[in-house]
Amino acid sequence: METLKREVCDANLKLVEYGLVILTWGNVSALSEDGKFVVIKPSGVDYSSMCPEQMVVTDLSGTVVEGELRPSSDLLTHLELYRSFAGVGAVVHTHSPYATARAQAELDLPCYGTTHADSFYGAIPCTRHLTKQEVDQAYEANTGLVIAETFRHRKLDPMAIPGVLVCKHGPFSWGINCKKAVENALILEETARMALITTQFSPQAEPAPQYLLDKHYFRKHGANAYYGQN
Ligand SMILES: O=C(CO)[C@@H](O)[C@H](O)COP(=O)(O)O
Repeated sequence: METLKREVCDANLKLVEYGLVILTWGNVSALSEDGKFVVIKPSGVDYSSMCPEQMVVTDLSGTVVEGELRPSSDLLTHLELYRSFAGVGAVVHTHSPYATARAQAELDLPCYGTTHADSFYGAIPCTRHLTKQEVDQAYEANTGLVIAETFRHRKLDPMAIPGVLVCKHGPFSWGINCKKAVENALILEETARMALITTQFSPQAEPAPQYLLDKHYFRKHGANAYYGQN
């Protein structure tokens, strides 16, 4: 578990390095190899003093089993994502400006080009509003349930589209491990920024055609991937 704490701590610090968070915003968690525990950033702790020993370990019900500090306020959202999306090994939440602004505008993030297609097999969905009752009752858990409902309702594969825009809140991303989850958070922010510039150049810009989406996504993912040196 010590190795995972170091990995999660380093991933949280990467959010700052990549300019995806300021102050104490955002959080990263990872699932233990046996799938029984989650290691997550402590709530409200300054990144400048963050260290692996501060990471909090909980079971899948959210009970703290290791650590002195309170876990991230988004813990229950992370837990719902692990429960709902098989294969997810790490979850990232940020308030990165372009993705958050798109979530606040209640807009999906269409795949306008190959930069997006390389990592996400289609548009990044924006969830519906949470109802007042969902916010008042179990806000963080319901945020996770609304994300899962969005993917189920729209028949999306969360491992092919490893990100979401939570309406009026911000982006959540995930992946098989911390490195991939943070990478997906960074790509989500960058493609959100590019999308805004694209539609400023051309308000009528269309999403990339399916054949281009297929070409770029599957050259990096799946059995016949041939990108890079892998
Ligand atoms: O979106 C939120 C709170 O709604 C979080 O990203 C906070 O901004 C960080 O919370 P902690 O992880 O420090 O509890």
